Amino acid sequence: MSRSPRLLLASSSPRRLALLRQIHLMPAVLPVDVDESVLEGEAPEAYVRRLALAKAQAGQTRADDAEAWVVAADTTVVAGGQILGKPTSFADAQRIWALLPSPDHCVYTGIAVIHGDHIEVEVVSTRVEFLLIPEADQLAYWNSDEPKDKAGAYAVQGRAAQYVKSLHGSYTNVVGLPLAETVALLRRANYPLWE
Ligand SMILES: Cc1cn([C@H]2C[C@H](O)[C@@H](COP(=O)(O)OP(=O)(O)OP(=O)(O)O)O2)c(=O)[nH]c1=O
Repeated sequence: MSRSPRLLLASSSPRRLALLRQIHLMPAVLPVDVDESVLEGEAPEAYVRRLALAKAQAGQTRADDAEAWVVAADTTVVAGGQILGKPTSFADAQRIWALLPSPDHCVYTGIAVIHGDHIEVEVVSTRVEFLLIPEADQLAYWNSDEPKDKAGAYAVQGRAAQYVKSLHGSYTNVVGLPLAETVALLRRANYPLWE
């Protein structure tokens, strides 16, 4: 299938690319690197919005095509009042897993679409009821590598599906790119979706 016209995904996440490909959008991919530190007192919505925009802007700056539609996103997990990023070690993952079923947590994704000076940004949240990962499973799950590069130290699309009791909202949001909202932003930015 040929590449979608002038669509650029500013991300190194294979999940985001796979989600766009699922709906037959075939972006060029440009990994970007932005500082993901949380600002003092920053709310989760503000945090993912800021990072999604920063990633899209970094993508636009580095793009060969100044007329490209640039898509970027940032996903974070919030539990027990804390913004939980990616785990830095097994012990850190265990700390995060203990917070996930309290009795639920929220996954937030900021999405940004930029085309020229047209900017669209939105935040989507999904509530997830998550079980305590049995202690006997924890090391094996860590060693599967699935939790290591994921916000909240789990991937709903992989082995962790067995710990997800219910999910309220967008499933693709939890995986890293809420598709209905992303397409809505592309539409608002006049992206030629069916070309
Ligand atoms: C909660 C959860 C997160 N994730 C992933 C989505 C994101 O890729 C990652 C959160 O990290 P992000 O910083 O949002 O994204 P990234 O570093 O993977 O990629 P980039 O910044 O280059 O776009 O966690 C899952 O794949 N499944 C899940 O169930």
